[in-house]
Amino acid sequence: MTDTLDDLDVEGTTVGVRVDINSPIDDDGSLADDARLRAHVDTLSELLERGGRVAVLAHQGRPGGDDFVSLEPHAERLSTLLERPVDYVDVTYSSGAREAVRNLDDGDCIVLENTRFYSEEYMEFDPDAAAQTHLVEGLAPVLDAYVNDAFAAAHRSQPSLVGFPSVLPGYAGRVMESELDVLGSIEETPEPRVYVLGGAKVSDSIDVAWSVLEKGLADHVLTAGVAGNVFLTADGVDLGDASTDFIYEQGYWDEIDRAADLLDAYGEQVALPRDVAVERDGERHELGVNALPPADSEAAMDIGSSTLSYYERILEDARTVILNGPAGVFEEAAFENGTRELYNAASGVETSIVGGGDTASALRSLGVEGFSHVSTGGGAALRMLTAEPLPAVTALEDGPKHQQPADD
Ligand SMILES: Nc1ncnc2c1ncn2[C@@H]1O[C@H](COP(=O)(O)OP(=O)(O)OP(=O)(O)O)[C@@H](O)[C@H]1O
Ligand SMILES: O=C(O)[C@H](O)COP(=O)(O)O
Repeated sequence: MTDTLDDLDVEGTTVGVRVDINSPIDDDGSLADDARLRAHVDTLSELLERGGRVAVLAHQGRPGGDDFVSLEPHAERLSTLLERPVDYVDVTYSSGAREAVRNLDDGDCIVLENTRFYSEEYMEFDPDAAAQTHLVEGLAPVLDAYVNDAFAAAHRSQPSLVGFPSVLPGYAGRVMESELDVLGSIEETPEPRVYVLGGAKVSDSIDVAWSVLEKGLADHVLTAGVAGNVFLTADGVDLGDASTDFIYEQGYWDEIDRAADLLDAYGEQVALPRDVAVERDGERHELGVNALPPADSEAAMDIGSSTLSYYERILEDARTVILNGPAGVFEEAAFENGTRELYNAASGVETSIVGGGDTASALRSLGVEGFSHVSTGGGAALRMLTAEPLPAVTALEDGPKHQQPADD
């Protein structure tokens, strides 16, 4: 178990707080959604109210992407959310960054620049090597403690996630604590346990399916979204050119063989869509799998109503449901039905846990509520749902193994 903010004597302490405020960015560079910033308000407010001196560390986007931007808009928004000035510092570990951190008073907060503006932060290291990166050697000398609240990035072993806890006392923030509480005890949730795997990250979904079936964690796996299409193809269903080409284009051709192997091994526990929705004459049109393939241009964009009834029956007997990824192209009104109705059915299950950033935003836009837990994490939640350790959490648990680098 990791230490939490309850174990940290905060007053007068300079704390580096790693958060995950990686957010969608509008064309003009502003934040398109602040949900991930709001998630960290409790941790940051608590540290500031308890007299901490807070330096926020975070990444935004990936090098080369349109959303690979500075954290200035994030600092501005945090200032509004925390109802206090939050200064943005345009460097992360240089002498200027150290100076800004040294100048903090009790209750002050700054946001340091996007950690991924430095190439090391986009590489994976073991904690010992991460402790010797420029970021950690440059910034750790002016910090007294490290708080990791970035659950959504905890599946990465990047320096800001695994390096600091190797040289400083580390603590889980409130978001991290609550995510670990819920997702770290999947084995203890009541059975029957059903996993619903949709969305577009097919290899991840198949990894999860293999893992939870092998470990005996899942009574049933329900497939939907692009993952459902890949499983149908693996089962010998011809989805037509549009869906098949899409699977090719996304590089998921090998996944069809993996899905076929999974069906051979665990076919009775894996449920496949019984019908799909395509666009015909500008409208939603449902086709049973026996009526496939559709016309060449018609792609399977959602699960149909027979699939919904079939999956709802399985969910009626479930006591735990774990969901990741939408059931269809929920962004288009004609294809939101599968996601809305499937998630509505799932929200009535005794324990209902949702992971995935796109999934969380789908639920917000479709107005579906009532889950036991909606995770802030996509990849990190998926990894935890397979009961696999997260490198950033392991680094926190292991504690410091190296001396804190000296201040100059
Ligand atoms: N049948 C389908 N055909 C094409 N795209 C689909 C289909 N079903 C779902 N999608 C797409 O899948 C995308 C979401 O999948 P993704 O796996 O990224 O979700 P997520 O796990 O919740 O997100 P993340 O892991 O990024 O936080 C949506 O943009 C949706 O349009
Ligand atoms: O959005 C996420 O899933 C996290 O912020 C991690 O981002 P990454 O996939 O670019 O490492």
